[in-house]
Amino acid sequence: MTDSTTTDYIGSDHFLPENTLLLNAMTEGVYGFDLAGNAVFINPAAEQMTGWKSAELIGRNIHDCHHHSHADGSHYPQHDCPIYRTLHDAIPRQVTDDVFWRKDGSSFPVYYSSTPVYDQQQLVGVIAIFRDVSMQKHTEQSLRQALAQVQALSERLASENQYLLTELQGQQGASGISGNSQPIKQLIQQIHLVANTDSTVLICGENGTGKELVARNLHRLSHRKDQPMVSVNCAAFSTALLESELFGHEKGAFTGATARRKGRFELANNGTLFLDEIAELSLSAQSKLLRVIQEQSFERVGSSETIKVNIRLVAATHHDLAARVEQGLFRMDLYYRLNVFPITVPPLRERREDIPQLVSDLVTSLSKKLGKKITKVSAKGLKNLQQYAWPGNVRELQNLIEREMILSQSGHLLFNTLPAVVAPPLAASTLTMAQAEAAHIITVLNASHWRISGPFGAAAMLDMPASTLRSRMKKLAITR
Ligand SMILES: Nc1ncnc2c1ncn2[C@@H]1O[C@H](COP(=O)(O)OP(=O)(O)OP(=O)(O)O)[C@@H](O)[C@H]1O
Repeated sequence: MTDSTTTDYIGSDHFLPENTLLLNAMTEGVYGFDLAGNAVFINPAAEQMTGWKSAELIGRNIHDCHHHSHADGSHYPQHDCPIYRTLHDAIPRQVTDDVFWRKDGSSFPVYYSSTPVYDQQQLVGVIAIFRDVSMQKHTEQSLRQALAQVQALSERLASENQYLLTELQGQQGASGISGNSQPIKQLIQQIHLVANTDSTVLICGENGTGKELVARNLHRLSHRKDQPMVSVNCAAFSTALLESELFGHEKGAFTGATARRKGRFELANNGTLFLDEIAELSLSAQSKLLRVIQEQSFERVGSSETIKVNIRLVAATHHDLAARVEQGLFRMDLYYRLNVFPITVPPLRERREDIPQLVSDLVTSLSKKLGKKITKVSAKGLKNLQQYAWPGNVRELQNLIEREMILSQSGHLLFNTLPAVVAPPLAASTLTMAQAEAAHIITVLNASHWRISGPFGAAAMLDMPASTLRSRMKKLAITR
């Protein structure tokens, strides 16, 4: 290093002579330029940072030495150089994203300023003060990487947390399968038979019969019980969204994909994936699902990287899937892959003898939720419940009990206001889908005295928003 006390860094008849000691003591590099752009002063810190000795540069145009190209290697013409621009317009400048080049050909990132120097109000040159910011840049880079890791981690935790919460809520809600009828005994036997295998299970049954409850029990009784059970309602997403929901996506895979996201197949790894409303899958999603089932691998949307997973698949539908295969709406090969072990959950009207126990169990769990004590259910009320057709199955029963409990002042449940309709089971096989849907909606509308919204309305009974029910009624031309 140059000895600042012995070296004369100043061209004899230039500016700055009085401040040499101060400038030499600075830890920032300092260059002085005359109006022609030639170096007139270089302090020891600058020498140390660039490797250029003062004696080699004084009197020379040093843009070509320390500033000859940009960091990306592109040419850096002198007229673009902020220091030289200051020489011409006397405007001070600060630069935070540039590099200086060392004598050995290497470069380092700098922050620098170029400031005009006046002698008796006459512009005589420019002083450039620069700092090697390699350390700061390195720290910034590490911080950026750490931040990206934290973001990825927090994103992962957020999505995993969401599934864990769903899982927890599901476990709290799954108080077991109530009932002692022959169909329920058979159902429980089937669950026990297949739960601890990795076989795919297809659960069929009308809405509200307890298909999801069966799926939760399959998971709970399996060796995967300590891993997540991840549920997807295939009817809740558009085709494009469903694929990214199932398989995940890379950042930028489509508009709005601002970050990489894991799909539910990945989140369910080593656990159970429950695909509810499987009949609603588009044909394209069906093909992809078939491949995952066959190979237990898939790619995220927008990625070519193959991800291997180990999942147990449970699917459910309230449709007749075989009929949908015949109609060309569902792939036959996928149907057979899913239908390895079919379980049919019986409708409530086919097991009316379970109603007393269901009422008792549902009252017990709802008492906790509503903070209400029920001491008696009238025998007449129970009989009414057993005579009703239950188009909405156990869910409808649950909703009815909840309403009755909210209304009850005495702690007794009378079920006198039960819909008078004692509908015969719908012969669904002779109806089209639209007819069956219309018939079901009309049954529930009758039961709710054609009230649509509110706690006693048909929408609540059908477990759907009132606006959705109104638009379905319009579509199906249902009027009173
Ligand atoms: N046998 C049963 N014992 C106790 N509760 C039941 C039984 N069957 C269903 N339930 C309850 O009824 C409600 C509806 O059940 P679930 O959501 O499993 O039906 P689902 O067939 O999956 O309905 P959907 O086809 O509309 O998705 C849930 O709260 C569930 O806990």
